[in-house]
Amino acid sequence: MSTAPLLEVRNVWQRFGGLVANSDVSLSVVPGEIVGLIGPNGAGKSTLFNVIAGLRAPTEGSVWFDGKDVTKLTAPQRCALGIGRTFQVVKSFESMTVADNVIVGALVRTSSTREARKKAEEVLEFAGLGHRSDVFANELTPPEKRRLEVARALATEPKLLLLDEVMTGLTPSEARAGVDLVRAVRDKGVAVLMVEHVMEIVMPLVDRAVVLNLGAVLAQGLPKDVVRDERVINAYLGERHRA
Ligand SMILES: Nc1ncnc2c1ncn2[C@@H]1O[C@H](COP(=O)(O)OP(=O)(O)OP(=O)(O)O)[C@@H](O)[C@H]1O
Repeated sequence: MSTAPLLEVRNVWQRFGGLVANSDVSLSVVPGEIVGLIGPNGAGKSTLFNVIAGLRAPTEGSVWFDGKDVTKLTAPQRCALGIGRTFQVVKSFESMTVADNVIVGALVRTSSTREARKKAEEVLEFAGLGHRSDVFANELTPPEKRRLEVARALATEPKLLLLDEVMTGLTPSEARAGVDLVRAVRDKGVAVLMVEHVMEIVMPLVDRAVVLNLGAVLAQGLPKDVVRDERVINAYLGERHRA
């Protein structure tokens, strides 16, 4: 497996007036890797995700994907190159069937509705929603909706999947099923960058963790090292994790 980075965030700054949401952030993801982006509320995780996905241009710095500078590309252009991301299932999609939601994603790769439908069936099966294809998205349970978000992103055939708090609000057993799905995604050869708050879920799952605090990278490395880092304990994890 190649170790050349798939994604490289280079010295990204994002300022909103006087507020610095991302401060000289650099990180990378190599093919096949699961990387966790963690940190306290307001640390700048969502802002960085938006910069990576192309929803917001950084004030300074660059984003490289698959060896190309994609900083000036739009979100759809980045999606076409292979950056997939989850979105909440928004109202207009709720009145569509589960299959049609995923077909929207698949149409990024093909103009044939028949092919898009076939792809959607395959991805829904993979995501454990094959039996729910024909129901309306608003009839899904909250964990099923999360799976639908993942399925729609996978239908775009990403090389890198950005997961934004897909485990939040799940019961422990639902979260365990979510973890299995993320591992299965990686086993298909898709790299994953995930924002997640629940340390018990994220740390056993990821290969590396990057900790943001006050907009800057506070620490990054193997989960076992990150959880022992005094700065990470003080800024984010708290005393409960010291043991
Ligand atoms: N569009 C915006 N305009 C002004 N300030 C913003 C904007 N978006 C984010 N911010 C600010 O930037 C900082 C970082 O926010 P961000 O949402 O990226 O943090 P986060 O780590 O994702 O937090 P959370 O875990 O609560 O989602 C916060 O202080 C936030 O208020």
